[in-house]
Amino acid sequence: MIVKVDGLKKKYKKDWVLKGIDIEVEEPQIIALVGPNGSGKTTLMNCMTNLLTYDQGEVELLGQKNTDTKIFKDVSYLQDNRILYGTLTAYDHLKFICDVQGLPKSKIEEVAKRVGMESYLKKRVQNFSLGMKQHLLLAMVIINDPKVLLMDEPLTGLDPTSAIDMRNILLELREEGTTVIVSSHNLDEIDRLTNKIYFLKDGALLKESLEQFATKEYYLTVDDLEKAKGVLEEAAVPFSIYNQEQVTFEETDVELQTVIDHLNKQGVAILDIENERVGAEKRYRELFEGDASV
Ligand SMILES: Nc1ncnc2c1ncn2[C@@H]1O[C@H](COP(=O)(O)OP(=O)(O)OP(=O)(O)O)[C@@H](O)[C@H]1O
Repeated sequence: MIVKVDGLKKKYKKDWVLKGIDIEVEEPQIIALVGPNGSGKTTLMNCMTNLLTYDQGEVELLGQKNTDTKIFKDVSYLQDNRILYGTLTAYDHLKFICDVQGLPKSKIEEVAKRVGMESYLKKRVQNFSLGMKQHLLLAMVIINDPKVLLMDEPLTGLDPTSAIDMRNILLELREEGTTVIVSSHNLDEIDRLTNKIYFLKDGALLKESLEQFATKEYYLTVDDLEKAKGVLEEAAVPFSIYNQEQVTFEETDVELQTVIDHLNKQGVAILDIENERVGAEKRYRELFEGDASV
């Protein structure tokens, strides 16, 4: 098992902020952690990497308990940029990791090139923009070719080009067999990275995570929209109308063929059928609608 989180609970003083988290990852993949501010994403990653103690439960990474520091040769964690030292250069940060982990210095130039930060490798971090710091953080976590990579808000401060580069690097890492667990509020970017999403709400993973998310949504153009509405209402088919033009429904709610049969039987002609994957933003709105923090 690459990642196993079993019944993880964490409280600050009397407040439970993680209320029994279970995660199992068996195959290398990208998993997104999505939830409103304060839902517990950072706390979860800090507990998983054993930076924070927790009250109950167990975490195994690459088959070993997360208390075994040896695993961190193969497990990296991208945190926020407060871990950087302003008076040191990017090179110094990367050299430090090479020294601690016994990696050859040639890795520094290699990773700087991969991340696109060769031009400021020897500059002090205190003069870096937010995006430059983010590039350095990325370089620091991939220099050891990790098998598991946790990333807390890696897109912060990245311009569109850098965000695309970041995405491509993550997709390459997945191809190379790295499991990436990434938290982000950028749902468009999440959609481009993965359809495996854990939704976190008030310290608990929602059961809607993962399976139901990987569904398709159909959009049917018909010759008589009013008649189609009547037919589907009559047949108790769950559907809605998109843009006052199309009948739309999710494949988990009703099969396409069932809808076609109902409409055809009543003489409604179907002119076009489109489908698309249900996006993270739509699912997020459904799950968190009414929450003050959305
Ligand atoms: N050191 C701390 N002491 C007390 N409470 C804390 C501490 N750190 C976090 N919390 C609380 O734990 C809960 C989860 O916070 P956490 O930072 O994990 O959420 P998050 O999902 O990462 O939020 P965001 O999207 O804003 O980064 C929040 O209610 C927060 O106020």
